[in-house]
Amino acid sequence: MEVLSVASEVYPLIKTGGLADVAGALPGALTSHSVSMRTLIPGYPSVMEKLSGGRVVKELDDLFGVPAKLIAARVEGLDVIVIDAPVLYDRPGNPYVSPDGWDWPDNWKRFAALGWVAAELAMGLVEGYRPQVLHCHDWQAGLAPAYIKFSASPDIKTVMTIHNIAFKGFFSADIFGQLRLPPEAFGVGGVEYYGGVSFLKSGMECADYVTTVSPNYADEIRTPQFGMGLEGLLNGRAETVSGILNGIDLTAWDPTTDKALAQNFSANTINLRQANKQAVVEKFGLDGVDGPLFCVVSRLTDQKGMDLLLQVVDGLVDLGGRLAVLGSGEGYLEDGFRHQSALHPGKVSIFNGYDEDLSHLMQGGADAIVIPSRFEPCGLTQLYGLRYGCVPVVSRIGGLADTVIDANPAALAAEVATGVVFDPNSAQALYDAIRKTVSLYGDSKIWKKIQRRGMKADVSWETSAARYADLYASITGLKNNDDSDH
Ligand SMILES: Nc1ncnc2c1ncn2[C@@H]1O[C@H](COP(=O)(O)OP(=O)(O)O[C@H]2O[C@H](CO)[C@@H](O)[C@H](O)[C@H]2O)[C@@H](O)[C@H]1O
Repeated sequence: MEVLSVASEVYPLIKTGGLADVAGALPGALTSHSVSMRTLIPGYPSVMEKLSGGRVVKELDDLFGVPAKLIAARVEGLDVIVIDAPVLYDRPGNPYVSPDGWDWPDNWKRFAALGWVAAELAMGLVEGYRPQVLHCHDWQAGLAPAYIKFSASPDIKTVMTIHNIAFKGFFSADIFGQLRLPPEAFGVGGVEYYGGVSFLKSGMECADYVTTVSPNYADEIRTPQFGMGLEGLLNGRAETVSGILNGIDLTAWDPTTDKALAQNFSANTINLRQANKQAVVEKFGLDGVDGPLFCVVSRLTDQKGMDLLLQVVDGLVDLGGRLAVLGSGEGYLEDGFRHQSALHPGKVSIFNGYDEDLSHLMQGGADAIVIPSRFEPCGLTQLYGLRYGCVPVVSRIGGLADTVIDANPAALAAEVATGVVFDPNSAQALYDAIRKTVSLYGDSKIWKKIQRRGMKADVSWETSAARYADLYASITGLKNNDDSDH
């Protein structure tokens, strides 16, 4: 089975968040299920830099008005097709915003081009290459299923995966005329959404199958609270919507070999983590290594509940905890953590930015990772936390609820607890969860058991890759030649 994955980021070529981790890990996880996956990705500067030895498989004179080359390459273990269109993608900043933080005004065109190339590839743009499934991720790839549906080859199968329903890729209706879609595509069965164009809605409407990244979130987004205006669409096609839980790349995230750690360790040598804790404490300018060290590795946004955490920082410090924050995002939250850090020198510290290696060190050294998200399609940092013995403290929503088992008396007695799970999603409940974590940490025997159990939890792609392979097989009617057990 040949699948073309379409994503705006893929680790390790370009990453701003969890989408990149998933798009980067899935192809490798699928190989043992007889699925060969290539990834179509825009040629941002960081992608072009890493590309070497690629082969131009197509030249386009007019990709939404600009010249482009499609380059096929094997890079960092991934088979990619890169859209080398400098006018669209050779820009500073991250894939979506300029260095001063504003969305690029032609984002609609940059990602319409991504979807259009994906659809054309599926329809035979490059001789000898004919994927059976287009697997589209998030709004940036959301037009591809519409290009297929309104084409001469509507039978090509498409899957749309929602990593974040809040980002709809919404643009004014004015752009429709330039999308290269027939007039009938501007309607309920196409790209139209509240009078404008939504790339995400387009994908969710036009794809043969819609997935999201955890079973619980798949249920939640059918309700008005989490569906954010798309619950009606999802309920209308409930038979073809499901949640497939994310896994993590066990090679990139392996505490026994991770080069970003000051000291490697395993579930059997958990005491060695202390050297990493020391390294985190030093990096963040915090006091000593006694007492629980909480960390945050996150976009600093409302979604992630960072405003709730700001409300309980005083309490966390009073309980004897310290807090190291790695992240960037909304200005008022960055300022808020800077302010807390000034109020609590040696106890609270923020590294405002993005640092992949530091994120690994924090997971390997902090005692607990706090994730008080308001909604969380899956969440990866709690999975990294589990694998690295950094106990997750999470709100009971989305994929967080699917992956962390609360250390309540019954779960502790049954020896299944892997973290602390709280609800409702309020500052008070978060404070109570932090207090509970501090108390659990105080009993080193119980704490180590929780850590060890987390480190042994199955956070691999194995089960979920099999589910994606089965999904591709069922929508195409092609047999999945997979002889593994699932
Ligand atoms: N400042 C920083 N420095 C270094 N690394 C940083 C960082 N800030 C974040 N990261 C890293 O970025 C990733 C974020 O993962 P999340 O699961 O939180 O995804 P995100 O919300 O971006 O994406 C969406 O997609 C993913 C994938 O499906 C879903 O899990 C999630 O729920 C959904 O919101 C992790 O690898 C984390 O370590």
